[in-house]
Amino acid sequence: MLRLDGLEIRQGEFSLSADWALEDGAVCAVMGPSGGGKSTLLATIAGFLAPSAGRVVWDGRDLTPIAPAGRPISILFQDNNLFPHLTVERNLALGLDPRGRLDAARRHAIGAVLERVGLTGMAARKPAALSGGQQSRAALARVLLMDRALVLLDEPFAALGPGLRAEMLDLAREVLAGEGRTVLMVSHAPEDATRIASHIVLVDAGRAAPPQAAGPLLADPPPALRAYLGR
Ligand SMILES: Nc1ncnc2c1ncn2[C@@H]1O[C@H](COP(=O)(O)OP(=O)(O)OP(=O)(O)O)[C@@H](O)[C@H]1O
Repeated sequence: MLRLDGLEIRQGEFSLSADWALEDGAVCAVMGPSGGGKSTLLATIAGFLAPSAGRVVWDGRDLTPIAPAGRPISILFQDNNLFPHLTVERNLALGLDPRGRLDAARRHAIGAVLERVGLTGMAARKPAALSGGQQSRAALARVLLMDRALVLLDEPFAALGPGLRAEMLDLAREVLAGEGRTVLMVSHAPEDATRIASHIVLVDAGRAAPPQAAGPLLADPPPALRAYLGR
């Protein structure tokens, strides 16, 4: 279980607090106005930013002193983070090993996740030879391969058109949450959250509010969320 224990984050004039837990297997949308601190919250959970107070705890273990690579977390950002000069297979191998070494077992594992995301037979291609949607699938395959319990998505599919984005969100939910991973997703598109989220964290006015069940919250949103949803 993810627990943010008295977390306080400062960046210059900006500050954000969070004190809550998120149940395992939740798909939690992080919503709120621009500049509210959604990306800052994810960066702190991931370990790229140190909090000024409090702790990030996973299954009772304090992650706060642990570097990003040592945390049970994988991250998918908008730009996909695929290396253009490497094949899909090599890009995925970097999710398994810092030097991207390949052996028969790794090739097999990579082939299996490529099949799960619908990229069978594309291991030898470089990212430029894939469509935007296929690049997103490859990046998602790497997250799957890393097999970390907590997945942070920061506008992962923002560059895709609405139809493709919806398809990718459904795939992400199926392959990530379907296996009991906990997912936290920042999106600027409320329809993304309404599509896949079980929970919502509202980040506004210096506070990341505790996760609430998405259905009831979206049916009767408080004023800050109502403004964000454009209702
Ligand atoms: N390095 C920094 N130094 C000082 N302030 C910063 C720094 N980085 C971000 N901020 C401020 O922190 C606040 C939160 O930014 P953040 O990017 O987390 O918001 P966000 O909710 O993700 O916004 P958006 O929806 O526009 O992406 C903003 O007011 C921003 O100006």
